[in-house]
Amino acid sequence: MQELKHIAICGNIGCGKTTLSQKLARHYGWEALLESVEDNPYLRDFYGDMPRWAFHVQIYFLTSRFKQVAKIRASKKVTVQDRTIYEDAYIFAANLHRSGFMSDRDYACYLDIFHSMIAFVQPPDLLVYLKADIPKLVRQIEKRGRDYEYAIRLDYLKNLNTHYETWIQHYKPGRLLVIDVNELDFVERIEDFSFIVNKIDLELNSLFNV
Ligand SMILES: Nc1ncnc2c1ncn2[C@@H]1O[C@H](COP(=O)(O)OP(=O)(O)OP(=O)(O)O)[C@@H](O)[C@H]1O
Repeated sequence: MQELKHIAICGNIGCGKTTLSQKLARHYGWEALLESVEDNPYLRDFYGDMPRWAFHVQIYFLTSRFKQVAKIRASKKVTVQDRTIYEDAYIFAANLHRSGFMSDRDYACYLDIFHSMIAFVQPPDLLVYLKADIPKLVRQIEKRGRDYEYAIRLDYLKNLNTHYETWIQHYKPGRLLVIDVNELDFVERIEDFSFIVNKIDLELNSLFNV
């Protein structure tokens, strides 16, 4: 039987990946590998002017996520990762290009780098997709109150959700668990967190020695 090493939580901005990753890490005794927004040198500028900073921010995210994957594989602990390298390329970069915020030549260059990297990337043992509709995402983005995220437009979130739906439908690299979080509050309601844990347990028990 396969040994569990890498769980990844994916989903649109504000769906709750970071919080869930932390809670799962605490519950299972896993290591949580989170996305650090404070250290990101481009994010604030990117939200202020997407066409100007799209390529820079994507290169930054791609590199940092590639380093994360290497770290996960080298670690002896089970790691829960907050967002995957696939989302950078298939959701964010693809959406910026489609929306006209990233030029054809920048996107071609980005994809070239991504495809060179992806040959060295192993997929997570289990990918958990937190599916959320726009009103839920907006509420959670407002609740956490990062000033630069006020610039996020509804159509940006909607387009990202459309990319997520397509990507998830065709996701093949590994095991996938989809959880609709629209009606869940896994921070305030212990039964909602247990509901998620039960679903993950079912996947893990059938797949791994845990
Ligand atoms: N490849 C990317 N391109 C553009 N923006 C990105 C990319 N990856 C992450 N981001 C942005 O970086 C920030 C990351 O914040 P955070 O780690 O809190 O995750 P989140 O996606 O916002 O949400 P949550 O943890 O609530 O699910 C968000 O504003 C997110 O949109």
